[in-house]
Amino acid sequence: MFEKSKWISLPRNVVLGHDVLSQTREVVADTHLTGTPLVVTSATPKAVAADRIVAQFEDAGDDPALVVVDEASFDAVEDVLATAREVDADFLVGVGGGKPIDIAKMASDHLGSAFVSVPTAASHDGIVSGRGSVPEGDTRHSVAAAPPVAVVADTEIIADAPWDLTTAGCADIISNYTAVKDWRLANRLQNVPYSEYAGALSQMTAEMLVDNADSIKPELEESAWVVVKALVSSGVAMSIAGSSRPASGSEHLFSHQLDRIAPGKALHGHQVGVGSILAEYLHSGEQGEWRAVKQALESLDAPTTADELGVTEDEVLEALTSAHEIRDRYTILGSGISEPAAREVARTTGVI
Ligand SMILES: NC(=O)C1=CN([C@@H]2O[C@H](COP(=O)(O)OP(=O)(O)OC[C@H]3O[C@@H](n4cnc5c(N)ncnc54)[C@H](OP(=O)(O)O)[C@@H]3O)[C@@H](O)[C@H]2O)C=CC1
Ligand SMILES: O=C(CO)COP(=O)(O)O
Ligand SMILES: [Zn+2]
Repeated sequence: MFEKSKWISLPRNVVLGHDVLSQTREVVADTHLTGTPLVVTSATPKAVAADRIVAQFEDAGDDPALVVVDEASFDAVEDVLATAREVDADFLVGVGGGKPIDIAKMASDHLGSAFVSVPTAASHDGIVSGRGSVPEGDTRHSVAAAPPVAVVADTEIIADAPWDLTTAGCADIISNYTAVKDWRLANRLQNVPYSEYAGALSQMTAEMLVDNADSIKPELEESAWVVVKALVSSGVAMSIAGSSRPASGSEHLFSHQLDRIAPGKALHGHQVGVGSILAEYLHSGEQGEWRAVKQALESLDAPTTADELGVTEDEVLEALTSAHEIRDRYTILGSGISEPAAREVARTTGVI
């Protein structure tokens, strides 16, 4: 008898476009959410969007609360949980970049309440994913969490955000190429379950973004549209897989280590982009596709070198040689690469 089963959770409403932020209350009502909203945000997104969302809920006669977070950590999740209990929140609204959205996602999962995702930048593909990413000590957790019931992505706000944030989102998508290669490898060598649908969706998302690279330009609202659609699509791939595997492989392990070794130097998306150049080289060698990945990143104004990331040669080498230790996730890094091998890949690809 066939007993396999799978539960895929996806958002009910994905609302994308010009000035859709002003429809946030309406989108929430359409999902039949009622009661007290708790808006979870960080400093800049508060000024750019969250204060306006709070005002909308107030005008509608709801009794909204707001909490500001500044890092992706379990402590921040605990702080949000404490506020949610204090104000008796019925649902959470995450407003900002990847950090506040991840925290809101994980806190709402703990509370068993719904969560609405309002990205203010196209900087990461966690907008709709059913995962949270949290560093803790020597490791980095990929935490299962319910995906948002609704997404409100205002392309006017996103296009107004610094261009660097958009190029980071593009690089997070381009990293899907190596993430899928690592996932297939782990399937072949370690019998890690692989989803053809999630893998194909993730890879196709990267291909479409690269094919449209010419149309992605600063301050163009159409560009925000193209990038956010790709980020949503990549998040859906993670939700189908029930894991971040379609969008996170060795290039992400490298970035997570860089976060520990050289904290706060570069954006997540930019780090995983450079990690992808290195990972492509490791997968297919000198004649492989690393040049195409590097070219795609360059054409999107994303960093391709240690210098452009603002990190040193030694930090790159340390991150690359220790990346396999950060998480139990089989990738092309296997049980680790030696310092001379890391130096060779980083030099040949021009990363250092
Ligand atoms: N769960 C998942 O599946 C995924 C999770 N992630 C996680 O997301 C995080 C990376 O996302 P990222 O967005 O780079 O991180 P942040 O949330 O830290 O945002 C990056 C920066 O952008 C600023 N910002 C956001 N919106 C605007 C705006 N409209 N105008 C000006 N500045 C703005 C933030 O301001 P401020 O400093 O005020 O917050 C912050 O300084 C990482 O923690 C990563 O692990 C990434 C991909 C997938
Ligand atoms: O950043 C991610 C996908 O882009 C997912 O993060 P993890 O590597 O923590 O799973
Ligand atoms: Zn990522």
